[in-house]
Amino acid sequence: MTDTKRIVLSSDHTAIDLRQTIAAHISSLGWEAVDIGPATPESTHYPDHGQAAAQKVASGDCQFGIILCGTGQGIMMAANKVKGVRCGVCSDTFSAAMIRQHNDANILSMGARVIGEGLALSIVDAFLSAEFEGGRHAIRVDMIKALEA
Ligand SMILES: O=C(CO)[C@H](O)[C@H](O)COP(=O)(O)O
Repeated sequence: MTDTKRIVLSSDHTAIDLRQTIAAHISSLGWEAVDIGPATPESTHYPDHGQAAAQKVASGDCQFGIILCGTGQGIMMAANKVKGVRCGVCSDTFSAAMIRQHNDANILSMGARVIGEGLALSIVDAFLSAEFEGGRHAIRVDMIKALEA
């Protein structure tokens, strides 16, 4: 058995290189990167990849997910349809920290046609470094969970 925490990564065709760069980055930080592809850049459909990553998180197989499409928006919408997933799109480090601190987000979405590699890695760092603050925010996250019931 290993105590290594796992992060699932998925994308559509717009973000193959960035996804692989992020996978290498999080591995260097000590996380196990569970990269579920796709491996090649043929045109594909982001709902499939959002759902696949979301199910890995919702099942508890992975603690967090990082998903990408052109804008990050479509794949986020698909992931958020899976019960137990709270996913936000981020193009800045402040929002990336806040979706952990206030929203207890478990999936980070980004747009490969929106931000560059350096900013994307900084956003990943901000997301993974932040912790859920609980308190009044837990009341609100519980209200989101109640919407799923
Ligand atoms: O950003 C996206 C969804 O939100 C997709 O990556 C984008 O729509 C794909 O476009 P295309 O098929 O023209 O490459």
